[in-house]
Amino acid sequence: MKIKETPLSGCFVLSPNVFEDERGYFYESFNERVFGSKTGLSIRFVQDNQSKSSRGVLRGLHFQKGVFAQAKLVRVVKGKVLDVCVDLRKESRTFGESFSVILDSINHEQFYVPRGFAHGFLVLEDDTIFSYKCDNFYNKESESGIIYNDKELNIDWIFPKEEMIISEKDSMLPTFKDLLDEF
Ligand SMILES: Cc1cn([C@H]2C[C@H](O)[C@@H](COP(=O)(O)OP(=O)(O)O[C@H]3O[C@@H](C)C(=O)[C@@H](O)[C@H]3O)O2)c(=O)[nH]c1=O
Repeated sequence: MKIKETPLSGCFVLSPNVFEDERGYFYESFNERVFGSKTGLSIRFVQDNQSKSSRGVLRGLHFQKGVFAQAKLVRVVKGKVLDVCVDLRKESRTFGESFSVILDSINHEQFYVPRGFAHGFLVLEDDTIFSYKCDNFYNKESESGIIYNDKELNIDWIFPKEEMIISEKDSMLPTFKDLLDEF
């Protein structure tokens, strides 16, 4: 597995070793020992999630508050996404900055998003299946998020607004500025 650092400290892009043969391919999608030795982190993932989405679906930007914060190891099983995270660590020199990466079922790349970040993704192909591991359980009461098109975050979502499908909940999320006291 190869690991690439990103401009946001603690966020990594991971490329697994993929073994291809006449049957198809094989790769280890998660190996605790390899993950630990490559990242230097000792993470205990406790929940796996999977979602399917149509082209144009945007999910995010989400995070859980306080002790319910989650680190996520995300990947695409089928299809393609633009995956985005935003640094919400107030003490970080990249506070408020975002990082984007294309994840798809051809490059098999995975993205590690630590606690203290908001996360979201735009689906670029129909029937995209997105899968991720979390190091903390879902807690409805601590769910929070930032509006995807926040002016200050200024994220380039690639698609025009008319082509995006966003849940009612996500289209009513507050701005980055509104939440400044919560980070
Ligand atoms: C996230 C989550 C949702 N749910 C339920 C709540 C709701 O009824 C239904 C759909 O939830 P949502 O609309 O929040 O699903 P979704 O918009 O896919 O939420 C996800 O978005 C991406 C960007 C993330 O980073 C994830 O952490 C998560 O927040 O599933 C769970 O039961 N467990 C979970 O862990």
